Amino acid sequence: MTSIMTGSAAAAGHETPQGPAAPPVVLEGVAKRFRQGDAIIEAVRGVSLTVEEGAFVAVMGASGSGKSTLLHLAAGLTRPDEGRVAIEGTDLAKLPDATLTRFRRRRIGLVFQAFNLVPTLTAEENVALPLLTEGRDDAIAGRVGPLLDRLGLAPRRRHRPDALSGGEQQRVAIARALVAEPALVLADEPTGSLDSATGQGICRLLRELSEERRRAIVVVTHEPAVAAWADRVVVMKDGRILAELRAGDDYRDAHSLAARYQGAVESS
Ligand SMILES: Nc1ncnc2c1ncn2[C@@H]1O[C@H](COP(=O)(O)OP(=O)(O)OP(=O)(O)O)[C@@H](O)[C@H]1O
Repeated sequence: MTSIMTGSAAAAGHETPQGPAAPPVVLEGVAKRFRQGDAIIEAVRGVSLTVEEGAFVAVMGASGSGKSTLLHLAAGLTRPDEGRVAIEGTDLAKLPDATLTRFRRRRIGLVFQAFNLVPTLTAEENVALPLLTEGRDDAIAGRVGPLLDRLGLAPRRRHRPDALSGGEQQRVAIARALVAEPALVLADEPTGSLDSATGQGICRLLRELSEERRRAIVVVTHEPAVAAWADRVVVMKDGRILAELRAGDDYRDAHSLAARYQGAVESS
């Protein structure tokens, strides 16, 4: 866990030939409402959040506080009623639906609690799928094998999901999320279906990937033991950001994070 204390949240100063790179995701005053019968639910209310390259951010909060909705807004799976979502400087509102879908496939990797692998395909076929969908067959040989190696899945590459453990299935899902080399990986309760030791292995892997590959990673979780791997923890309540906690200053491990999180929620 030492890397949490030393890990830098923001990769400031990354330059492209055009100048400083825009952050992987910027949310500005984003709001989302849902109708439930006669009631209007304000799931997310005026949230602003920037996640820099290489940052590992966790989103915590009680059930119904708006965490998944926030993640879906960042992924462009849901369009906001107010505010702006920009991925690497591209305003998602300016993209028509079909363009947004293609953009998402290229720039955003998604990981879910339920893995969502295709049951009839092998591990390597599942990982190759985003490249096939994009007509990037040329990239499959160079990317899928090395990624499976890196994630410790090489011996399992020809197995279908039902022959893999939960942790292996989630590693396949993470490989699939990374294969297009996205700017941003969004994970909704990625350890929710796993035992705690396997879940910690997945967290360690996400942490390493954020450091090695400079991906921005946002993880929604209920578990302090998962969030403690992050550089920053965003605490949500009733659709708003209640507090932001920083590794090293506000917490050093799952226990101190849980105490700080509880304190933030109780004092609100
Ligand atoms: N598609 C939808 N239609 C109607 N209401 C919705 C929809 N999606 C979310 N909501 C409502 O918006 C609020 C926020 O939901 P959201 O799923 O974002 O919360 P959450 O913090 O992720 O909860 P959990 O931890 O239980 O997954 C809840 O009141 C939920 O019932």
